[in-house]
Formats: sequence, structure tokens, C-alpha cells
Amino acid sequence: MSDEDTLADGHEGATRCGFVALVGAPNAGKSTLVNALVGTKVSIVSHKVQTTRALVRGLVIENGAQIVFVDTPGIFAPKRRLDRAMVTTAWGGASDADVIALLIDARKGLDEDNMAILGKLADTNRPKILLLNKIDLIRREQLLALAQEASARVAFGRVFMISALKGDGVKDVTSYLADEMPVGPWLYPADDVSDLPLRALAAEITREKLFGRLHDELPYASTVETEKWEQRDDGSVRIEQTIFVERETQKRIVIGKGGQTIKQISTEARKEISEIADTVVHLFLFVKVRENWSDDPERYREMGLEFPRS
Ligand SMILES: Nc1nc2c(ncn2[C@@H]2O[C@H](COP(=O)(O)OP(=O)(O)OP(=O)(O)O)[C@@H](O)[C@H]2O)c(=O)[nH]1
Repeated sequence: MSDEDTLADGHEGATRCGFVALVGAPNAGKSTLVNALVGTKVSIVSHKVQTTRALVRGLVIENGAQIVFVDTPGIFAPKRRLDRAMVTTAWGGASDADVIALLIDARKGLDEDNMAILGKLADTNRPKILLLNKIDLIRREQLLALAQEASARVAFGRVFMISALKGDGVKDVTSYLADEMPVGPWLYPADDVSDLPLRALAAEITREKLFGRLHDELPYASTVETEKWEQRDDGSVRIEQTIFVERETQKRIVIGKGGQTIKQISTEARKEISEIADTVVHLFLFVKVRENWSDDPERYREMGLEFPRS
């Protein structure tokens, strides 16, 4: 056996690597699941895949396989242009994926959202698995009935019952998926994330804090971009980010009375970015109005989305 056959994590044999599209209605628990999947050998990235089709949410290395989890937004009846772009991208990502994993909030059962997703999945000939989530909140008999109902509509390769929150059953999902990944080289570095994904991730963290505080007051279209990432001699980094909103009134909301709101957002984001960048972070946030950007094709390309013509 040559050295090349021995992987960084000590596993022997050919490397495998593939994409898993996580599909699910809003609040099914996708983010929680990605967090649960993240172990020591994992980097969360959030940047454009080469094909600019979808967003990478998590990289998991298991048994010699690199599993690239691709996020799909949980919207299924899009009205606005940006939402339509997200949905097109989501299903684009799903149709390229090696496995599509449907995550269902087991308490919701086969409601309208889940029926719509099952309908779409039935038309896709990629391998599929079903993850019934939130089993900590529901009785076993109900779960079995739900698994049967869903399997009658779509041919799932496997059904897993998990609690993303508590971590129950998550390991089994990873092991199964590792075996399903096609043979091929890893697409991302085993350990670290490069500067670019980290910049994008930092922007996403700030966006999360922004919406955490202002979800009712801000349009979904507001974005955050990392403009500057300067390494200082003392090891710390100075990061400048711009929050783009569409109107002057929204800018005022983001800033808040006496700058209170943006200060809080900044403090929360800085803490989390520091943890991920593993260093002291000085974060500077700016708010800019960029009118009608959600009709600008260039912005869609920057986010890795296709621009819908209508
Ligand atoms: N009890 C319980 N709650 C869970 C579980 N998984 C997720 N949740 C909760 O469900 C809610 C939604 O979870 P998220 O991970 O944000 O869901 P999501 O699918 O990423 O949501 P979107 O970003 O809207 O698509 C959160 O309050 C989670 O804490 C679980 O296994 N058990």
C-alpha cells in the first residue's frame, strides 16, 4: 500500500467525496442538524460551490469520505424574485446531489409544505433518504405511521429517526451517507477553511444576528458583505462589513436609537466570529442603502444564485 492510500484521518483506501442536499420546510431543523453533524473534523463554510449552484453549509469527514452538505432554503411557494432564485437554486443543487436528504419536523406530519416537497422529490431520480426530526417531541407509533405514509409517496433508500437538537441518531446518518459517497478526491481542505469562506461565513454570522434582532422589521433581501479582513501583527483581525438595506428607513432601524441596535448586533457577531476565526476580532459594521438591488443580476451572481428572468 502506498502512502497515498492512507488518508489524513488514518483511514485506508480510496477517498470518497460527494454532495448531500438538505431539503426541508422552514423550521424543520436544517441548521440545527448541520450543527449537530459538525464534529472535530468539520469546517462550516458558506460560499459558492464551483458551479455556483448552491450554498455549502457543512463539511463532514467520516470513514474516509468527505460529505459536503448543501443547504437549500425552506421556501416552496415563492412570490418575490429573490425567493424564486433561491428555490431554483435549491432544486438545482438537489438535482446535482449524490443524495437528497429530506428533513421533516415529525410533529408537523405531511402538511402542505411537506406534501409539496414530497411531490417534487418523487420526480427526482437521485438517491433519497428521509430524516424524521424532533423525535424527542413525539410518540414512536406516530413516527412509524409517518415513515410509512411518506415512503408510500417517495422511494427512500433509508428512513432515519433523529433529534438534531439532542444529537440522537445523527451519527447513523453520517455513517450511512459516508458509504453512499462516490469515490473521488476531497474537494475541500481536510481541516482549515481558506480566507474566502471565512469571510463569507463571517458575513453570514452578522446576517444571522441582524435577523435575530430585526426579523419582523427588515426585508429578507438585506445582505451583509465582508469588505475588509486585515490580519494585524498581534494576531488579531480587523474586519469591516457592510449591511446593505433597500431604504433609508431600514437603515435607521438597523442603527437603532443612539446606535444601540447595531452595537448589540456587532457584539454578538464579533463573539461568534472570534470563536470561528480563533483569534481576537475587531468588527466594524457599516449600513448602506442600495436601492432595488434585488432586481440587479450582478448581486445574484455574487451570492451564487441564478437570476430568474421573471
Ligand atoms: N425539540 C427539538 N427541537 C428541534 C430539533 N431540531 C430543531 N429544533 C428546533 O426547531 C427550530 C427550528 O430549527 P432550525 O434548525 O432553525 O430550522 P431550519 O430548518 O434551519 O429553519 P430555516 O432556517 O427556517 O429553514 C429551532 O427552535 C430548533 O431548536 C429537535 O430535534 N428537537
